[in-house]
Amino acid sequence: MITIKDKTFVPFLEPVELEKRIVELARELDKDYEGKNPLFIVVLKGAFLFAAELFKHLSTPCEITFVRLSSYESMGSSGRVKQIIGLEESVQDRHVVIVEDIVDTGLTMAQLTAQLSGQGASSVEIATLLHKPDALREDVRIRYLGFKIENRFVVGFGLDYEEHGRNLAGIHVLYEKGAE
Ligand SMILES: O=P(O)(O)OC[C@H]1O[C@H](OP(=O)(O)OP(=O)(O)O)[C@H](O)[C@@H]1O
Ligand SMILES: Nc1nc2[nH]cnc2c(=O)[nH]1
Repeated sequence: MITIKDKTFVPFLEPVELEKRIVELARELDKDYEGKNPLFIVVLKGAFLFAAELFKHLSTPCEITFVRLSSYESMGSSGRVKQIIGLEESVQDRHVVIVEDIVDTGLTMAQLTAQLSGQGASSVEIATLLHKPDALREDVRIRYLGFKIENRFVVGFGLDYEEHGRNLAGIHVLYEKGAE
């Protein structure tokens, strides 16, 4: 068990499990994007470690860029997506892959995919480490998925609880009595 601020978390996905699945995703992406010079858009802050691990194992020639979006406050969705750092590159006629740490309500991905398609991308796909199907409120299609998880709050491997816990090597889930 670990404590972050006023909350207790328990181990949920170990670093070796994460790495194994991320290597598989990199292989799938290599196969699908060969010769397409894809543009990967990493959604900060949460996706920084997933992206780093993914790109270490990806060999297809590609470009990598970053946006910073924020929708979650403490342990819940604010219902709004704030763009803190926008996209500098043109996506016109590009094959785009969004790299995200988690799809929860789907609000962030629904807005970003609509924006990129509207800007003339040839294709827009989502690669996310985690997804909570029971929390989804938007129509979001995920092409590359690490793990489907229950609708419980998680931290670690990039994900935070009030800006803490992003540096944990594995994913931890909020400890709720009776939920284990
Ligand atoms: O599917 P949704 O309900 O939109 O939630 C998913 C978003 O929430 C998290 O970002 P957050 O707003 O916490 O910002 P951060 O990545 O900087 O921590 C996560 O990184 C996703 O971008
Ligand atoms: N840290 C964290 N951020 C999120 N953003 C959307 N869902 C989550 C979650 O379960 N944990």
